[in-house]
Amino acid sequence: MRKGNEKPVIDKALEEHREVLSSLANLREKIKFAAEMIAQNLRRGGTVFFCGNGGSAADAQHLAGELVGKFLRDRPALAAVALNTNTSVITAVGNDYAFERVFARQIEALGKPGDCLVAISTSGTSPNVVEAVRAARGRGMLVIGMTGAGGGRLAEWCDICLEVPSHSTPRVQEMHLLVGHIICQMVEEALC
Ligand SMILES: O=C(CO)[C@@H](O)[C@H](O)[C@H](O)[C@H](O)COP(=O)(O)O
Ligand SMILES: [Zn+2]
Repeated sequence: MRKGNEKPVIDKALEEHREVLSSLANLREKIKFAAEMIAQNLRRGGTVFFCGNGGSAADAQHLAGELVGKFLRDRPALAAVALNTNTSVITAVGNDYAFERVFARQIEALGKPGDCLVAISTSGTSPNVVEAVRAARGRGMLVIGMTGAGGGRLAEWCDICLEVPSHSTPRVQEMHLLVGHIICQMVEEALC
């Protein structure tokens, strides 16, 4: 690595991160609404499903873990499932049907009216995430999208779309985790 290149990359990333972070307060009302909706669904016995690809798959399983385990408080377990964690299901459905179906098929198997899907995609256009959202809507589930600027195709299908105003995948992912943590804290406080 050339030393001369190191600083601009770091500085640029930090600057972009700060810039996107400072605009996140504009999502305050939508975040609050999403947390209230999730808390209401869980209170009524629903399950929160999460899905995403790559870094968003990591976010999905991270956030499901916060709800099943605990975020900050010791309290009863909350019903949450990340749809990107079962490799046997994903490889079987991907191989026998299509990769676009890997999350939708699980929604068809497990989703019920009154459940919630949190669909995470920085572009908002990943076909397997879009298919999951369509399947969830078809089953009367509440759908919350977490996307980048514009919301892509997810924006058309979600009940609430939390759009981070950036086209940079890593910067959007960094904000998704922050927004997800805020939602987990609000849900935990509302229910316990
Ligand atoms: O983590 C990163 C990039 O920061 C990648 O793994 C990234 O998540 C993948 O390219 C995903 O396939 C992107 O999908 P999406 O966010 O557009 O739905
Ligand atoms: Zn990443």
